[in-house]
Parts: sequence; structure tokens; C-alpha cells
Amino acid sequence: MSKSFRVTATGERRWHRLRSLIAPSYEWREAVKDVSLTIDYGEFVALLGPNGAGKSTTIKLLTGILTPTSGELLVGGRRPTEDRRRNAELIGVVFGQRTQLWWDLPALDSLTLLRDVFGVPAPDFRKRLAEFDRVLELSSFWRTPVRHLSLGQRVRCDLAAAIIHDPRVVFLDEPTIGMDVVVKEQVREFLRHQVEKRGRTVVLTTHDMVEVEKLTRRVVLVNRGTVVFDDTIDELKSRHAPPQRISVSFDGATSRPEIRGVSVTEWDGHRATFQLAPGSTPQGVVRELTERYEITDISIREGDLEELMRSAYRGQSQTAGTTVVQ
Ligand SMILES: Nc1ncnc2c1ncn2[C@@H]1O[C@H](COP(=O)(O)OP(=O)(O)OP(=O)(O)O)[C@@H](O)[C@H]1O
Repeated sequence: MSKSFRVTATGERRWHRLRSLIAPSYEWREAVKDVSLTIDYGEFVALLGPNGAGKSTTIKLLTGILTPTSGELLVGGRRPTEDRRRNAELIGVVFGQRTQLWWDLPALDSLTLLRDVFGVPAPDFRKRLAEFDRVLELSSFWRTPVRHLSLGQRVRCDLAAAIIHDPRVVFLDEPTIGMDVVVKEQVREFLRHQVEKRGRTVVLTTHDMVEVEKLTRRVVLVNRGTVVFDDTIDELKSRHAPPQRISVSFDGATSRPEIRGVSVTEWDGHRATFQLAPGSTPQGVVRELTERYEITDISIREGDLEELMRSAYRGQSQTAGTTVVQ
């Protein structure tokens, strides 16, 4: 599927910007380009990418908020824009940056209204509320009007509201934004339970790499609207593992050290950082360093996940087709 937005072309020069006020001209911005995915029930998928990559647009397409410019998508076998009522029963959605709760009402009232909208039986509603409260600790603030809640409290209520009708598929666009580490862990535990124990499908966008590593096996990377990677996190690591670095402190001042086949990325006369070539191991370099120099300290640093993602975002695109959540 693809999605383009018509935007006003303002141009670089002041004259162009002034002219666009009187006689606006338009151009098309491709937010999602030929994205093709199949997601099975029971999967936990992380949709990742840098700012403006097209993640939120993809979620909006999957939830039926937007219609594709071309191509097709099916969620549970149906086009989400066609049968809105059944689609709403099938899916739950959280946009961390924007609440879907009634702003002036306590969150509990929103939950009760949603219970009536979806016709959730009273015993089920009570059971779910108790479960949400146990994991997300909502009862201390769910009688407060939503506009007075902190961001983290509000997103927890949004999460409860999104799944109060027990949907099979849950789309979460940055759901843990604004949460402290303790609450984040509670939310992760809750989501893990929904997928592993209850067979729910979760598609999550986040910029939190720890979250990705803790929660999901499958990662889909988008960049400039195109899927550049779709596989497990382990595969991502093996394909895009950033180079290891070795930091060494020398005993006293020494000339710039040189080790065959290894580049020096930092050097201040006493301390050096060496970057290993991709795929090479540090043992040989450490042996050579210790044989040739007087060393007081040595440490080996793996490239972190953020670095890994940067490397992966530079990957290549894949094919077009139909996006399906079945
Ligand atoms: N309604 C819109 N009108 C015009 N352009 C839009 C609209 N919505 C999104 N875009 C553009 O589409 C591109 C993708 O935006 P999108 O919000 O999907 O990115 P994202 O990956 O979710 O980014 P972020 O991580 O910053 O939330 C961006 O260039 C954005 O400016």
C-alpha cells in the first residue's frame, strides 16, 4: 500500500513563499511507499524508523483512519475503512501523543461509556477493570478529569480504554511515551501477557530500543516510507551489528599507536580507541596491544542498539503488494 499527502509547495525563496499565499501550488509527499506486510494473529511486531519515516501513517492506514492512495490492506480479512463498526470491535488503538479519552471526564467515565458503546457485559467489564488496575495502577487517578492527568497517567488510561472491549488486534503508536521506568515495565508486562497468554496481536511503534528488545521478536524497519528490514531482532543484529571498539589507557605518554588492520578513532597521547573491522574479533588486537605496549586499562565496547538501528535505517527497500493482518 502507498499513501501520499497533498501539501502546499512553499519554495525556498521569500518571493515563492509570498506567491504561494496568493496562488498556492501543490506537490505530493509520499509518506508510505509500496509497503507490503503480512502479520499473523498472535504476533508482536515492532514498527521502527526515524522521525518522519511513515510509522504513524502506516498505523493510521491499518486502523482505517486513513485510506491508501494506492494498493490494498486487509485487517482480519476486511478493509478497515469499509466496515467501521466491525473493524472497531476487532481492533484497539493508542496514539501516545494524542488522547482518545473525553478530556473533561474522569477516565473511569470514559471506560464506562466505552463499555456501553461496545456492549461489554458487566462481569467482564469488572474483571478487566480489576486486571488493568492490578497492572497499570489506575484506580488512584481514574476519578480525576483526564485534562488533569500527567502524560504517563493519561497514556495508561488510554491503553485501558483501547482494550476494554478485548480486541484481537492492538495498534500502539508510542504507547510508553512519558512513562517512568517502573510504569514502563508494568505496561510491557501487560502487553507481553496480552500476546503470550491471550494470543492477542500487537503492532507497536516506539523509539525505545530497550522496549523493542524486551518485547518483540519481529522488527519491521521503515525509512522514508519504505520497509528496509523485516525479520527478527537477532537477524537484525547479525546483519547490522555495529563495530566493536577497544579503549586502551597507556602507561605514560606514547606515540600514536598503530595496529595492523584496525583504525584509531580517538587518541589524546595517553588513551586510544580502536574500531574493529565488521566481523573481526578483539582477541588478536588485545594480544598485540599487550605485547607491544605498557597498558594500565583496557575495555571492549559492543556497539549499542541505537547504533545498530542507525546502520539498519540505511538499508535497502523491498517490494510492493498488499498489507494484510489476518
Ligand atoms: N496529514 C499530513 N499531511 C501532510 N504530510 C503528512 C501528514 N501526515 C504525515 N505527513 C508526512 O508524512 C511523513 C511521515 O509521517 P509519519 O507521521 O508517518 O512519520 P513517523 O514515522 O510516525 O514519525 P515520528 O517518529 O516523528 O512520529 C512525514 O514527512 C510527514 O511530514
